[in-house]
Amino acid sequence: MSSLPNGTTKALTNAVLAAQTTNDAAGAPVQVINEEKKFTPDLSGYISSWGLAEAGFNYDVVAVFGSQSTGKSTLLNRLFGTSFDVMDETHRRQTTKGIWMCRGKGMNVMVMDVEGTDGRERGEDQDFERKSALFSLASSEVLIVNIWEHQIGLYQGANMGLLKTVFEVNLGLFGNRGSEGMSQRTLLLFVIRDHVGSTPLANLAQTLQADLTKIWDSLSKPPELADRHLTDYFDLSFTGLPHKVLLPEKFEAEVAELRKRFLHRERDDYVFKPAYHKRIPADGVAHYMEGIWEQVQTNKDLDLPTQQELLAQFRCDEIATVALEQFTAQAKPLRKPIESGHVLEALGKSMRSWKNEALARFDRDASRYHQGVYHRKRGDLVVQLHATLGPLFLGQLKNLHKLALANFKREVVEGVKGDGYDFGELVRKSREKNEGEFVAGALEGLVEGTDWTYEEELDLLRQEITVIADQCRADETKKMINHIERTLKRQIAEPIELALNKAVPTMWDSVLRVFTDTLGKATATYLIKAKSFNCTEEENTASLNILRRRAWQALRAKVDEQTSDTSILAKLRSTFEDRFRYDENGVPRVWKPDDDIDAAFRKARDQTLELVPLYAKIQPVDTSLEVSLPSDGGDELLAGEGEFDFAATLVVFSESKQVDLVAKFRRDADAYYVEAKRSIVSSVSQIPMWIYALLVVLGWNEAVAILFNPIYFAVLLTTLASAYMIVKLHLVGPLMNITQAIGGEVRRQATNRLREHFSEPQLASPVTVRNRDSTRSDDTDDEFRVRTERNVTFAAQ
Ligand SMILES: Nc1nc2c(ncn2[C@@H]2O[C@H](COP(=O)(O)OP(=O)(O)OP(=O)(O)O)[C@@H](O)[C@H]2O)c(=O)[nH]1
Repeated sequence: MSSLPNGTTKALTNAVLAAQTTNDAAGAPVQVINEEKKFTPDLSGYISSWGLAEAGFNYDVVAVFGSQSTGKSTLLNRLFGTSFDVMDETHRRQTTKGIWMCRGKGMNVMVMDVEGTDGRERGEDQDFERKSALFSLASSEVLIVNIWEHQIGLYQGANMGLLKTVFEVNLGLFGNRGSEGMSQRTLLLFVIRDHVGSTPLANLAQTLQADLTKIWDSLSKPPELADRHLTDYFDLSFTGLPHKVLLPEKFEAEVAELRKRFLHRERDDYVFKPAYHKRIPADGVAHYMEGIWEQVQTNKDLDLPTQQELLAQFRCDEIATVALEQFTAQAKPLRKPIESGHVLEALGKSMRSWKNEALARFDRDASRYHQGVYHRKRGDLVVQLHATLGPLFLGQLKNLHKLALANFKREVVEGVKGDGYDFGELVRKSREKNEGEFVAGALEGLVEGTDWTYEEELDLLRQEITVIADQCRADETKKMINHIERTLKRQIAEPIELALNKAVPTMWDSVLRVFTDTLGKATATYLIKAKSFNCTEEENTASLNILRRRAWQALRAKVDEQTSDTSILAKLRSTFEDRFRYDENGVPRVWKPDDDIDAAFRKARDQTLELVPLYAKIQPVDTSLEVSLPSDGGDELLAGEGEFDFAATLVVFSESKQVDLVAKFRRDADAYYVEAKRSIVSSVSQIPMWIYALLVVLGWNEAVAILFNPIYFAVLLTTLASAYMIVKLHLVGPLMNITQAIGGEVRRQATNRLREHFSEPQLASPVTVRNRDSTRSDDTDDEFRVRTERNVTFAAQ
């Protein structure tokens, strides 16, 4: 048997790992401790390759002790199916160096072949005997002591030295651990080789036992352990094997029988009793043994509980790391979608399942170790798991918050698009739904055992929803006010127009009555709708003030429209006309020369001018109809509605505007006056009846001449016939038009010629009179009339 060169250990390990041993195969042996007393770094890999890493406590460790070349390796190979090197018969020299280990074939057993230290080379390295005994006792359940039959009874023999070492070491390891130490028993299985049979096994066992007691008693024990017996720590068992060379078949049969004691749990003499187990989980064996050897090597006191605790810490950390790695790999893919704002379905379920999986993995492997360490490390792992999951939960909360807020906003905005919605109800329902969804999502994301809460985020969400709801409500209120305002404008337009067209002293009363009634209805409409908005008193007051102001402004706009220069002048003209051109019965007047046009004109004009001050200010006769609104500065809530001075809005025309209107109207009235005068002149210029009589007298001769002259008479008849035809064919109208057009043109041409010839002044039309009068504002009415009369007379001539 040879040790592995250092450089090749890794390569070998890999090769061995690659060729994973099946459960039934023995696997390759490994030199755990080499000649240089170095512990192999590959043991863990070998244990894995033997398929024992996952065995937990379901494995056993057995070591063999004995003199060199006493057939230990041979025995182990037979018993466990291992492949330890066996000495070549022809050389007879030591083959096993250090400590080797191999897995038993078809059994979860780690078999240790320990270098024999007695005999020729015992003096060379007595130190190793003690160390290997310590190492084997700390890790094995069963020590097979291989002994030749002929050596029994030889108290001074090499075996006895070895056994003394074993007892001393055991006392050091377990002696001072009280009942716990005694419960940690080890089986010493003495295999008596080349048992001839002449001395019965029982006698041999008795002799051996006596020797062992003698050795035990000879140990220098601390006073507190003085009364301890060998059997307090060891179980002893004895078996004999026939000579391998002389009785090979019997030897093989006995070995096979002995093998059964290692295999069959149900047997009473089953070797691996639970009490012997060192309770080191299989996956920690390599590390544990390494720690033990390190302590042994450095000659430090080997404190097994500390070693087990250290092992537990190391392994629990390793197991936690593996569990955490797998857990992190599961959680990692979700980090990105959460960071990019997605709400993940069933995140809590996934997180809980990853956590449980990780803890289950940890528990499965780590719970076999020192319980105190295991629980502490489990706590640490849970903290780490929660720390990894925490950001996911917080991210999910944030995303749920964002989603709820966006949904709320969308639902409210869409809800108010339709008709017949109840804003308050809409907000309440949407708030309830989205807050509910947030809470459900948050609850789903909670992981047991954490101190995570979602209340803070929920409070924040509630606040933000309230802000949005307030904003929407403000928008809706504005919309509603605008709608009410439009309706109000429509409703007041016609009645106000009618009232303003009826220029009576109570005109403003009618206007303001309409206004007040309509505003009253609008206010009532607002208040009904505002109820569902959950508006505060303050908001309602502000909105109503806005509504009143807007209504007033609408009224004022209508008044302005109806009192624009054109409209007001039209109204004045129409009033004047009614009074001047129509009599009391509403019949148009035909002025006669005897009529007192001047007086009628003055009366109508003055009455009309009285309307200007009436229109100039919004002032009802009935003071109870007066409206009063706060001006700017009176109400802070109306800020942003533009400048407003209520008193100023009552004034329709300023003083100067009134003067201007009066002047304009006077000019129009003057034109009517001129027109009236002219109508008298035209009636005066009619031809008197006596002229017609004179014409008959003077034209009698010509008439007789025509009647009695056949040619003239024929012409007359033709003319009459033509006239008859024209009448019959309805051509009078068209003929008249043509004649008038020709006549008009001839007259125009003639007039122009005459004007040119005489350079006579032209008759002023009412329009030109008006234009010229615009430069004569300070002329008195009488002067103007005298001049106008002169013009009219001239025109008549
Ligand atoms: N007489 C006798 N010889 C045996 C028996 N078993 C094995 N041998 C022989 O003893 C020699 C030593 O065998 P090993 O199995 O190598 O002995 P070992 O104790 O492992 O030797 P080291 O590892 O060098 O200490 C071999 O030549 C075997 O053939 C036995 O039961 N009786």
